[in-house]
Amino acid sequence: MAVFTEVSAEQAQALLDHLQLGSLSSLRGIGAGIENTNYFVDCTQADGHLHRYVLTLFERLTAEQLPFYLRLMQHLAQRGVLVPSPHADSSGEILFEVAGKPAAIVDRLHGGHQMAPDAFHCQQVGAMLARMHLAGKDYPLHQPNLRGLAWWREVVPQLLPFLAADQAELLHSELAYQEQLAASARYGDLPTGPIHADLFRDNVMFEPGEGPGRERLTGFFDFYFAGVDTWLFDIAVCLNDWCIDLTSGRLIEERAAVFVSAYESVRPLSGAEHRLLPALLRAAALRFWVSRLFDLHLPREASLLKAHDPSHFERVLRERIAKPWHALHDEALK
Ligand SMILES: Nc1ncnc2c1ncn2[C@@H]1O[C@H](COP(=O)(O)OP(=O)(O)OP(=O)(O)O)[C@@H](O)[C@H]1O
Ligand SMILES: N[C@@H](CCO)C(=O)O
Repeated sequence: MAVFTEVSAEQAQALLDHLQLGSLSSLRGIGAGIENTNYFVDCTQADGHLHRYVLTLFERLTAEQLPFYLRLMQHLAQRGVLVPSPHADSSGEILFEVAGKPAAIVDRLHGGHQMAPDAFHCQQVGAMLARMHLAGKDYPLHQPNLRGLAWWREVVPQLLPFLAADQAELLHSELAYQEQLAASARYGDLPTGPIHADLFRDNVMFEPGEGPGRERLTGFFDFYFAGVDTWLFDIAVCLNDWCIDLTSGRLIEERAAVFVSAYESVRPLSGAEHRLLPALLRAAALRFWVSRLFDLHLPREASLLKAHDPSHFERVLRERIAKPWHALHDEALK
């Protein structure tokens, strides 16, 4: 179970008192998650209603790094994007200390993950992603995507010795391709802003809606890989997780088209974005192939991570290279 740091009822109540969130009625450690300690916290407030929160103790990120993520969630929630908002004390502080760890309390989203999404799920995620990008435009804090090109450049040479010759060749050549892409004028034209950068199916919640098969999106969470990067990279990360055949890594084009057109119903893609989508789908596959290889072969000291299977993203990358996918027909790209 992923409770790395025990929190007592007294410690939880002390934070609730400080935030005037009411009296603790239940505190339960959350088993899922491999980065942080999370607890479900239910409280009864003066109005007699039960309110549900998530208390997170940050095991890896420091108090210096956390404001970028927590203020981003607050900024987006204030603009109507469905993300859990961190609770502030009377002086506006949102980062606290519990059991010696940096900690925050955020709203608990309703519902659960949808690990077998259909077009309707993708449509909702696509539209909310575009709203999130637009809402982040005036976010004042800045941090680069810490799992972007600079990081791949640093770790790829360390990974090569662990790989078979054909894998090493692919990793090496794809990094060279992405270096060239990042230096191109067209890439420089891509719009950028704060992105989630890890919006996989297990970082989104849905709750049952009206009628069968009509689950409603309740929010995005786990912003702890967020950073400033191209909006197109965020779209590509999503397409590579929400719109694929999980066995082969093949893109399910109909579902991907629904995702992109829902996104475009809120923010139409520029010409440069349309043209570079296939290249960014490769970048997004490379990103998770590299991070999974890194977690498998070079685990950090005192790391809490359990490595996911890297070969999945190797397959996805090979697929995206072999079958570039555009959301538009070739004619429209000319
Ligand atoms: N705001 C929230 N609302 C509802 N449930 C949440 C919320 N935050 C976390 N959870 C639940 O806690 C579980 C673990 O959270 P999360 O995935 O953020 O763990 P983590 O260890 O921080 O990160 P990782 O995904 O890298 O393992 C989630 O799967 C989800 O069920
Ligand atoms: N989404 C990542 C895990 C880190 O959040 C992966 O599947 O490799």
